[in-house]
Amino acid sequence: MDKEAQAGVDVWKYALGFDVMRVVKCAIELGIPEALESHGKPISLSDLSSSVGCPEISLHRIMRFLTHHGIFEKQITDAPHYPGSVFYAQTPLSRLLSRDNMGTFVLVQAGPEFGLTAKDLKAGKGSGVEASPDESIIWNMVIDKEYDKLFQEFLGCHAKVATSAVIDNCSKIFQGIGTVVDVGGHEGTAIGMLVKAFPWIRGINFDLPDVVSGAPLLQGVDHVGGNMFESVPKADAVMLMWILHDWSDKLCVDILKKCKEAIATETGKVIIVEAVIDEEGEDEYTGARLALDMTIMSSTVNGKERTAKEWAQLLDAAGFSRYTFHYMKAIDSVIEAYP
Ligand SMILES: C[S@@+](CC[C@H](N)C(=O)[O-])C[C@H]1O[C@@H](n2cnc3c(N)ncnc32)[C@H](O)[C@@H]1O
Ligand SMILES: COc1ccc(-c2cc(=O)c3c(O)c(O)c(O)cc3o2)cc1
Repeated sequence: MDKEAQAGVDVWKYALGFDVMRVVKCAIELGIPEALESHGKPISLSDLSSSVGCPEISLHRIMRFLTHHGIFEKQITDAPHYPGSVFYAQTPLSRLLSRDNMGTFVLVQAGPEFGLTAKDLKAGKGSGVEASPDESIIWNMVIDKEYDKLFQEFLGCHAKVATSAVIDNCSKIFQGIGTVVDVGGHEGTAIGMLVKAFPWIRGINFDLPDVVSGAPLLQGVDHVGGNMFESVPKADAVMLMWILHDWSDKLCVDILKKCKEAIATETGKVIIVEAVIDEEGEDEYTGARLALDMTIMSSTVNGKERTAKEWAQLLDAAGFSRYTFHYMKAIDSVIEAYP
């Protein structure tokens, strides 16, 4: 196909691209992945309709669309009593889209309104220019209670997914560490998983007082409330997961300096879990990292995903003497930084 013809095909991905996400979101809200899973075998349209409470006529159109996109699988039975009957089945992808897996990512992304506008961009959003003097206002939109609840659920899911990748790929970095403080650890999901995987570690979950006051009790983890711009609890290692991408370079340096003060100069380290954008090469997660950068641009004042060079500049500015990048087959990488 020549370039003009290919463009004519590709433009539809952009012209109607949001619709794929809208329908996937609907399927997650309806609980279709869970309904298929609990049925245990391919399910007919009428059984699926009763299970999720959606009329057959619209569910048929939704499933036609989603099977076309490979989210679910359509099977036509040739059983004598049901010739030509259509049944629907899970795929590896639809299993990952259940609410207790990555489903809440989609719900949060699709969220009340996805608010990156030309007006915001023209006013300097995402450029690093101070769009607002107060960077503590992360959100540029009004958040209702229900959406806030969903966002908290999404953070818990993110912590599970990201920490599993760290445990599976980077266990070595936790050898011989006595205490780890997870700065901005939300309700402690990540540090709870690390303490379980590496039982020699004592964990500290550090977040804003309002956040830790609602956190569940976790074995081997102390919850500490505070403000990372003022001080960070002392530990052998400090972890920062999906924290620095929320803030400007200047405030990241402030946070990193506070983390450096919390560890021993000779033996301590800071463990950063974040995306590293590769502008030269690509791997299968490049698209996801760039999409995350767009999300962060739309939802923070001056946050961004950073390249390896930008990470190095931040760490140099905060006074770290050396750092090591660990790349994983995941959206995130791990950076170990030493005082
Ligand atoms: C994007 S969430 C990341 C949560 C978790 N680390 C993860 O990766 O899923 C950012 C966290 O930083 C916390 N946070 C924001 N400002 C903070 C501050 N000044 N001091 C401590 N924690 C803060 C928020 O409450 C929130 O839990
Ligand atoms: C309305 O639609 C949305 C708004 C914000 C987000 C969102 C996704 C994140 O991953 C994310 C994040 O990681 C983060 O650190 C943050 O401060 C905000 C944030 O917002 C998704 C959809």
